[in-house]
Parts: sequence; C-alpha cells; structure tokens
Amino acid sequence: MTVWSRLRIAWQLCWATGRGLTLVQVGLTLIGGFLASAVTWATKFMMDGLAEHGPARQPMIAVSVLAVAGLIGACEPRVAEYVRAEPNRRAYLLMNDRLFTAVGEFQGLERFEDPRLLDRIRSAQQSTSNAVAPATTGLFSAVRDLVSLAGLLATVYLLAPAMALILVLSAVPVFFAQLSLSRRFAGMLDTMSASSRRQFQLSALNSDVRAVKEIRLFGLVDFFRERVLSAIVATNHAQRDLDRRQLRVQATLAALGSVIGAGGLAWAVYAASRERLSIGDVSAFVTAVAATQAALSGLVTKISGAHRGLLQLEHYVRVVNMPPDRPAPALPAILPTLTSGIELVDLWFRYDESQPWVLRGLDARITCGESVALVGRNGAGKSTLIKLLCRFYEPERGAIRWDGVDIRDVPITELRRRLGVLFQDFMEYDLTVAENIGIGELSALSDRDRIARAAAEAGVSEKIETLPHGYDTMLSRIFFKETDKKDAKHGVTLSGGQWQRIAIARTLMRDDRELLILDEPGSGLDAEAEHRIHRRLEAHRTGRTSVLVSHRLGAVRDADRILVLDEGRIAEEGTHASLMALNGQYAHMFTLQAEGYATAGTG
Ligand SMILES: Nc1ncnc2c1ncn2[C@@H]1O[C@H](COP(=O)(O)OP(=O)(O)OP(=O)(O)O)[C@@H](O)[C@H]1O
Repeated sequence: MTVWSRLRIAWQLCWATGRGLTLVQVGLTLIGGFLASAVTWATKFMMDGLAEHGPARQPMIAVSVLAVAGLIGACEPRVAEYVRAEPNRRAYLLMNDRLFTAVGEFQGLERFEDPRLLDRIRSAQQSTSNAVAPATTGLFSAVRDLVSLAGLLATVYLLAPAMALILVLSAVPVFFAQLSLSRRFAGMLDTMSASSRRQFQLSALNSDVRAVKEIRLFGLVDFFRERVLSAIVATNHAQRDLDRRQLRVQATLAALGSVIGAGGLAWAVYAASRERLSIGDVSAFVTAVAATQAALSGLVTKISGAHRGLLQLEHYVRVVNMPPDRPAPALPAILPTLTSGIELVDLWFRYDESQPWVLRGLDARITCGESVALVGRNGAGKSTLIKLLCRFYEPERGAIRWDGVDIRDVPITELRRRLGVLFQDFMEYDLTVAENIGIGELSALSDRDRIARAAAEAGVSEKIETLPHGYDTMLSRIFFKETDKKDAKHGVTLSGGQWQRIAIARTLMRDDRELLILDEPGSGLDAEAEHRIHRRLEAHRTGRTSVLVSHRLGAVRDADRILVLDEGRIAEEGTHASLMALNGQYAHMFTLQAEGYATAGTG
C-alpha cells in the first residue's frame, strides 16, 4: 500500500466521522500552523520599534498581536484536543461496526483457522482503539507543524538563506531514520503478534477452570510459566532494541539542533555587530530557529506516530476489504422446499493440500422425511461431512445437491436458513436462559411459550424452574469476583449435561427447518437422561428429515437408515436389522458396545 493510499484512508475515516468536525480540525490546524510565524514577526517589529526609539504605536500593535497569538496559542491545543476527541470516539464506533460486519461476512471456517489472518483480525481490532488517534489527529498535528515550519523557514530564509538550508538538510536524515523506525515498529508488531497471541493463550490457562485442574494434577505450573516468560522475554528484547534505536535518532536530532542553534546565534550576533541585522532581526532569528527546531522535532515525532498508526490501520483496511470467501453465485438458483432429498455425490475433501483426504469420493443420499444416522470411528469424518452440508467448507470435488440444486448455486444464508444444527462443540453464551435458547430463532427471542416448549422437549425445563430467576437467570461461565458466585444476578453455572440440553433446546427452536442435524446430542448426558433425550428426539425427528451423529449405537438403531462412514466413504448402509444381518463393521461395533453393557451389567 502506498503512502498516498494510506493518507487517503485516514482522510476518508475523518470525513466519515463528521464533515463539520473535520473542517473545524482543518481550520484549527491552519490557525495553529501560522501562529509561530505570527509570533516571530510580531517579536521582530516590537524589537525594531523599541530599538528605533520611535512612537510607541508600532511596538504596541506588535504587543497586541503577541497577546492575541498568546491567547490563541494557549487555547488552541485545548480546543483542538476537545474537537478531536469526538471524531476519535466516532471512528472507534464506526470501525468496530465495519470490522464486525466484515468478519461476520466470512462464511467459511478456513479463514478462522489461518493463524496469520487471525493475527491480522486481532491487529485490526487493536487498531480501532490505538491507531485512529495517531493516524488522524496525528496527521492534523503533523500538518500544523508543517505549516508552522514552512512559515518559520520562510522567516529564517529572509534573514539568512544558508541557515534555512542547513535547518532543512539537518532534518532530512532524522526524518527518514524516524520513518524507518516506525516501519520497524510495525514489523515488530507483526512478528510479535504471533508470540503475544501464544502468550495470551498460555496466560489464559491461568483462569480457565478446566485447565487449572489438569495443570495442578499434572504439575504443569512451572512448565507453562516458563513458556509464558520466554514469550515475554522475546517481546521485551525486540522492544528494547527498538527503544535504543529511537533514543539514538532522537539524541542525534537534539545534538544537531543545539549545534545549529548555537552556530546560528553566533552568526546572528556577529551580523548584528556589523549592522547587517537589526535587533528585531536577531530576536526574530533566534525565535524562528528555536521554533523551527521545535516544529521539526515535533513534526518528525508526529509523522512517525501517524506513520505507525497508518501501518496499523492497514490491517483494518485489509480485513474490511477482504473479498467474500463464499462469493454469491452469479446467477443464484432458488433453493426449493425439500421434497425429494439431499444427494452427496462423489465428495472429496481435505482440510489442506498438505493433509490427507478426509472424504474420498463419498456418495450418499438423505431422503426427504427420513431420519438418517451417521456412525463411524473417531476421525472418520462425520463432523466434517456436517460442516460441508452447512458450507463451512467446500468439497474439493463432487457436489451436494438439495432436490437436485447444487448448494453452491444458492445464497449461503438461504441454505443456512433451512437448517437446524446442534454442533458437537456447541456454545455456552453468557446470556440468560431464555436468550441462550431463544437465539436459536432470533424472531422468537421473546416468545416465552416457544422457548419453554423447546426447553421441555430438550428435558431441561424442570432444571430451569429451580433457577433463581427461572428463564431470566443469567448463565455465566465467568465471574469477575468470588462474591459474584453467591449472587444469582451475576449468573449461575450449569453442569456440562445441563448446558448440552440448553444447546439442544436452542436447536429445537429451529424445528421447522427442512433439515435437522444433531451431532452427538447425548455425549454429555447421563445414561438415563441420554435415553430420554434420544427418545424425545426420535419422536421429534419422525417424519422430519434429519441426520443424527452418535457413537452410542443404541441411540441410532431406530433410525430409518444408518450410514457407516469409513476411509472417507460410506462403507455400509441400511437399517439396524439389515446391518446386523450383514455382520460387517456396524454389527461388530454394535456387538462390542452391547457386550460392554452386558459385561458391565453382570460384572
Ligand atoms: N479444522 C480441521 N483442520 C484440519 N484437520 C481437521 C480439522 N477438523 C478435523 N480434522 C481432521 O479431519 C478428520 C475427520 O475429523 P472429524 O471431526 O470430521 O471426525 P469425526 O468422525 O467427527 O470424529 P469424532 O467421532 O471423533 O467426532 C480427522 O482426522 C481430524 O483430525
């Protein structure tokens, strides 16, 4: 990205936060910029007037100008600060809105599995709070210093052209050194983000109750502490290196400034002694040189701050402008109401080119109105298949057809509107019970009857009734203080199985959808609860098109058809009875499980 396109982004951001406020900032910038030159010239006229011992009018006018300039100079930074705070707040809101929308548009899971992109999203998120001020107000300040500098240099040039040239030349190397520093800083942020992400993840283990148990039991405290510390040491090292470079550049600028200032003063005094400069000229020269150096050093700092801000903003711009990962079809097909069925045709899928195939030419059919069970060993690809049905991933070859229509040809949101899915790794939201269930169907978020029906069907309504505020009880996994745990308004914790029932209820809010998918709905439930839930779900699924994934083969035996996934294909399919008669993989797995229960029962 070029400097100009970055500047354009900063300007567009300012403009989008408010045209009026931007124009006020431009005005303040110009006023602030011309102030130093006004002071310098007024000082010159005042001193010359005094030296000439003429009427007091000229010095008094100069004094008036100085007084007004002093007033403006005192107020302008405060006013500017106030005027800039509002656009920054607006920019924060606007950028978060755009970022949320942009990331929300990522329809697949691939981007969320790319660590570089995750870093970029994190940097983009950070840039909404810490890059806007340097990039926008920092730029205005830089322009103000630039205007101020131009005026001052013109003043110095009129008095001593060589000195103006020396001042400019002395600033050039420092300016580029500072720019290279900020580039390094942005580069360092990039490389650090991976290690700080790691550090953050490892540090988070300290407050994750699931991790705390294992860490204590396996004696891992020192192991993780050392990992965190080494990540911090690496970050500190990079920061220290940068600080040293910064110090060198700034010290050089300061030393150069002092030498030039002293040299200039000596020359001005010498020129005045030879009457080539008036007293006013000398004082204007001294004021202008000092102000020029201050403006130069300010300019360099502000430009480098703005540069850093702009480099960070680049992450935001790149994320916001990412092309869709599931582009809408050029001629979208209409997804028909499911009447025939869903066909999976020669599906080939792997997560990455470097990884083995998970599906290898899988063919299957889910007939409308049929309850299908999907079984197979761990890692066989059951959850992957479900994610393909939802288009979280796309098959590398083959197609999924919904009543003959390739699901890639319809808008993805339309496809997802037709699905009700319970994922194996369902979410536990820090929301109330009613919200945790109701968000399954946002339009019914305040429909308490429907929420209560879904809860009853998921077998969790009795538990909800015992909660301190019933459906309005806050469910939380995070307590900020130990005392919060005792106060129901901060939330109550549920057991894993109770959370699972809440998640099932959430999915059942979408029970009018054409395809219901349940991935391991009973995994966290006790035997009796699982049995009851499966019976309920079975009754619920009757006559509806559904796919149930489960390792408990007792729970799938009543399905209309059972598909056994193995080696990336459907290895066996049929009813429980026909698969048992086949005496293949399913029969083997079922017999093993049944024997396990029988042994447990008799043992
Ligand atoms: N996000 C991912 N990135 C890379 N590989 C993955 C990813 N998710 C799953 N896999 C791999 O794909 C294969 C199939 O995984 P999948 O979760 O679909 O199996 P499954 O049949 O649902 O297993 P289980 O019964 O254990 O839930 C596994 O080898 C797994 O390691």
